[in-house]
Amino acid sequence: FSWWGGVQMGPPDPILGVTEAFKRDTNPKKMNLGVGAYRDDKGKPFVLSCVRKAEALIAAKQLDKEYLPIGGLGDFTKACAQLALGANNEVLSSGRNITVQTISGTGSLRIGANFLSRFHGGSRDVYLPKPSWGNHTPIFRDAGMQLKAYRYYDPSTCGFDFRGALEDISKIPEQSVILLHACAHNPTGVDPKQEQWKEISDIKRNLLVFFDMAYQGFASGDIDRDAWAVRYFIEQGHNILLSQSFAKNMGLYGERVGGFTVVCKDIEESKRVESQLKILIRPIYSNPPMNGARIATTILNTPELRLLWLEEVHGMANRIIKMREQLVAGLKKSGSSHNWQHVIDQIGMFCFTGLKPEQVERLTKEFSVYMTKDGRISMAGISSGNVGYLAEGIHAVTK
Ligand SMILES: Cc1ncc(COP(=O)(O)O)c(CN[C@@H](CCC(=O)O)C(=O)O)c1O
Repeated sequence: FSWWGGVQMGPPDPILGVTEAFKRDTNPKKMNLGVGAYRDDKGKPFVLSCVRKAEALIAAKQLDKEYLPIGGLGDFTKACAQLALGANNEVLSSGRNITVQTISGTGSLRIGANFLSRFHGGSRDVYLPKPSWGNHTPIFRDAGMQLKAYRYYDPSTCGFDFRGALEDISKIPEQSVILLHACAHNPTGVDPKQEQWKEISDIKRNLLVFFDMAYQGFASGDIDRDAWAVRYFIEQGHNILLSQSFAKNMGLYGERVGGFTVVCKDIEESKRVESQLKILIRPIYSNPPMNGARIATTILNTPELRLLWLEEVHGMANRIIKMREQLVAGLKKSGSSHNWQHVIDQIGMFCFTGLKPEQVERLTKEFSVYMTKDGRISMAGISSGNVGYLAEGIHAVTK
């Protein structure tokens, strides 16, 4: 007897499914430019040495394996909030924030979405940039929120549609939720300039701002610069929600290390919110995994490891910037006459190439280059060894 005869075969994940297809390909020249995960110039996954050193320090302490509190490792949530807001932020000293440890950035967004669904008195509408990270939609939808969008990317310039964004955001119904990528916008790699962030913050609409900061330090190589928008909005009086991930900037992908922060009116409100976050988390996963949180905390709170981390995250950002330049040089060398300036101007893990789905399909079929259908490439999948091959492929499908 089958219980599940009605279960349909679902489609592969638009991002993680690309890796599955890549693994099946036997072409030695194949390239995986799908998942946003850093690789070194040999194309290998990169474990930061500050992580290895932190692991050794932790192992030497022979710590126990007791449950963490529902809200996670206290030293982690403190260090996580300080990293995002800056150690001297008034929000921290006045205890206006509540920060809980989450199952990486995805878990943070989902806890945030569930909290909104249960407690937000305003509209159920969450406005995402057009386009946004693919998983944002099911995260908020499955939590019972409605998805809407505001203009963000301008295909004609492969840049930021600032006018369109301002116009749309100015019309969002009051008390709606607006999701903003703090830096390194996924999938476009297009970020507002600081002057443009100021205008967005000044829009006279009472919106609940949810910042997704999954790449702090990874975009520009500077953790403070990458957190500028988050800190500016708070300074301007926005009591934001914030999701953080240590997957990319510390390379803790599979350790699932993240944080969710609610900036409240005052400490009394933050205590009430904390109590309800714990009630919400308890029946989902009860309490978060400790290993990754211990690693991140050790790095952030050990001066020489923190310094080493800042060097390493700067190094990752720099390698990606170099690959942007080499890809454009390779395209010119291959004889492409298109304007590829956006490849250099975009920032963070991704480049929104502007390739059409049929060009993406050809690149995969004829060159075994794997990327998401929307033309996004994960720059970290490019190395000095394969950038020339990629340039030839892109030129071949775009000439
Ligand atoms: C904007 C944004 N927010 C949150 C996350 C969640 O990352 P966590 O690993 O849960 O901390 C990602 C990861 N997006 C990458 C990685 C693969 C994926 O989860 O889609 C990507 O878009 O390739 C992201 O790009």
